[in-house]
Amino acid sequence: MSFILEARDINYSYPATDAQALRGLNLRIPSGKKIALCGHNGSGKSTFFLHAIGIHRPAAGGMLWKGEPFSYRQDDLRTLRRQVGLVFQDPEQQLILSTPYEDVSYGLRNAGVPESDISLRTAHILASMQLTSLADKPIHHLSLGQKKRVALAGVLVLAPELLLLDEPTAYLDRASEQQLLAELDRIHAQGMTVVMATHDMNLAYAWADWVLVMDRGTCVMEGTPAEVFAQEETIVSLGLELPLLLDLWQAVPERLRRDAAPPRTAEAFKRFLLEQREAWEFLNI
Ligand SMILES: Nc1ncnc2c1ncn2[C@@H]1O[C@H](COP(=O)(O)OP(=O)(O)OP(=O)(O)O)[C@@H](O)[C@H]1O
Repeated sequence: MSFILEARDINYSYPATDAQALRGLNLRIPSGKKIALCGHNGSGKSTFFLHAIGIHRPAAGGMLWKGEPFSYRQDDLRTLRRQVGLVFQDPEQQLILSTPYEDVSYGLRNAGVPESDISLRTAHILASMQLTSLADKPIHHLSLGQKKRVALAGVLVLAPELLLLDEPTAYLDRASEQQLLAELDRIHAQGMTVVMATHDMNLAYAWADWVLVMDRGTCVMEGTPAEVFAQEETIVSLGLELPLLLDLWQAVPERLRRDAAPPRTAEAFKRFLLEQREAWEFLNI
């Protein structure tokens, strides 16, 4: 497995407080995967993201991009921020111009893209995010879900190799969440590594193919969703919940589960139950 980004032994405290936000953080982002970064409130996920784009600089330890230590020179940071895109949890922190079209094209202009390409690339990304009809609306008239899509479009238009999303599904309704996940799958299929910080263990279990868990400024678990969520006691002791599907799966008698892999989606679970009519009886449905 190769790693696109790594944090090695990082310590970091915010200037305003004495408390350490990151303490000896070792965290590796495997290339080409869909990664869920889990951890309770205050475990350091956003602080790690801010290190990943060089906004925060570690007090000790170092960040590596494809095995090379970060350089914090202005032009190297500009290059890094074209390769690593961060979508903030709150779109208000990200959107600075007054319409989606202006905001998305601003990033391209800033990155020195020729003016002739800007309108084409902006129109293309707005269309792929289903934002064309909103392109010239005032941003402050958009819903939160729409603003989140504009913020994502503004990052995607720069075609980063690594996409970091801080709680992208928070406050989205089910349809908007599904639309976002479909978009992320499409982007991932084109070769982008995608990391999503989330509190939603059901989503982490169903969506990710790699899971990282942070606790009090360190990374305490890494592995496939099956490996990580099999450690039920540790998950619960870290203040996280077991994915509902796994919880239900464990309620199915052992003799019915036999060697079957735990289902990742409700559909897969339903299929399994239909194949095992006895289980329906057990669940008394
Ligand atoms: N701007 C800041 N100033 C001072 N302390 C901060 C600041 N931002 C975060 N912290 C502290 O750093 C620690 C890590 O916070 P961080 O936001 O990185 O956690 P998180 O895992 O992203 O949390 P959440 O799930 O709530 O978004 C917390 O103790 C938090 O109080």
